[in-house]
Amino acid sequence: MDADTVCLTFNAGSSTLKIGIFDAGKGAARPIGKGKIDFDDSALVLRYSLGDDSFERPLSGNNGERFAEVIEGTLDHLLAQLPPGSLKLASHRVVHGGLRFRGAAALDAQTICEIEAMVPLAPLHQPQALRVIRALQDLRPDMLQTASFDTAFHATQADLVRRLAIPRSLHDEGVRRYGFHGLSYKFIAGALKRQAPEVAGGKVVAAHLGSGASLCALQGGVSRDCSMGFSALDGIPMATRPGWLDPGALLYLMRKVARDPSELEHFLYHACGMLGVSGISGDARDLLRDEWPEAAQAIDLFCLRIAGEIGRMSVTLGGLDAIVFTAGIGENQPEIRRRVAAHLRWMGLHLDDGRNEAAGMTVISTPDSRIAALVIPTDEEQVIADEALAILRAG
Ligand SMILES: Nc1ncnc2c1ncn2[C@@H]1O[C@H](COP(=O)(O)OP(=O)(O)O)[C@@H](O)[C@H]1O
Ligand SMILES: CC(=O)OP(=O)(O)O
Ligand SMILES: [Mg+2]
Repeated sequence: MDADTVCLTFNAGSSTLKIGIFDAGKGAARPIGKGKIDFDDSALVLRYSLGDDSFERPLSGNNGERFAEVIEGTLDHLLAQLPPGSLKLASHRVVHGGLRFRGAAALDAQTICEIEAMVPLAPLHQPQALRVIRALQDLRPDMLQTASFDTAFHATQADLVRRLAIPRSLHDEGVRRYGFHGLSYKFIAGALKRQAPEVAGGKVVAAHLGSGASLCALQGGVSRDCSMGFSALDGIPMATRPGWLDPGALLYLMRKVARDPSELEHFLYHACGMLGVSGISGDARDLLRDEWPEAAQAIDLFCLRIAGEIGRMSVTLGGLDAIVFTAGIGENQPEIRRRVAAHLRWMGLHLDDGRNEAAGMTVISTPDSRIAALVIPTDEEQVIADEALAILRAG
């Protein structure tokens, strides 16, 4: 490993911390390794690869009050494999940038404070990122840290699309649709330009289907709409989140089910979605394997609602040229792609079954399909590293 400028990226989810290791010396940020800590594991382990080598290192600490120890151990392990003095930059995925951040930002006391103020807008995601930022700040006070925001890519949406039908004063104070998974959609917009230029300039719906899931309407690579609006609970059903709910159902839940707002919050983030509908699992892999009708129904609901959102987004775009599937489910589950596409046959979307089933295909629609369907693996880490490097070099 001969990199003299290394950038680490941190993508803090509710139960995992994904780490990217990039050579940021010359030209574009180049991935040289990646790692992951899974907080659902009974004993914490840092699993990472660097170049051709793979490592598994036990970690002390926990996902609670001893979180700083986890970061300290992680940094110690990584630094042991990197050239001395090469770590120059740590960059973070921060889910909510609110009205304040329309692009990536260097982190200092002021920006961290502003990110902290948005915790109520993304209670599941924002605190995790902040904990990593703070722990690194304590360990490496002089190192540049940057934040890349999920919401920033959606700043191009029209005012009308961003409005909820509530009094204007609330919109003005920030109760509006923001959109999420923007780092993933920024990557997809760039990948489309490289891999499918004939599609990239058109009207495209990208479907980021992971454990959190959303769709984004893109026109010429620019965000025009997103299925997630004010919060990461909105839009389509997810592994454990419901997607849009009738606000009347929320009122009912507040009165009859939850004892207080934090219990309702926990219920909405962790007990709904495909887990809630199936009563079995939130993981689409488990549900596709399972024979219970509840499992099949959860998948059917997921697919129907994805197709419904694609219909809504076609209205925002005034047409539809292509659909892009991405993230864990979108990239790896042909059965889900098949079922979503089946709902859209009437619009002129026809999958090539062979291409859909085969691994590694980009175009999975038939040549005469009016709407093209593509699979493009996303890479949020690359976008975080690229944005961080731009800040470092602007210095
Ligand atoms: N190799 C795979 N094969 C099939 N399904 C997968 C695979 N990897 C991930 N998935 C699906 O993707 C989901 C997680 O997506 P991912 O994008 O990794 O999630 P996260 O939102 O945690 O970043 C899992 O619940 C699983 O259903
Ligand atoms: C915004 C969001 O839902 O993110 P994730 O998919 O990482 O949970
Ligand atoms: Mg994700």
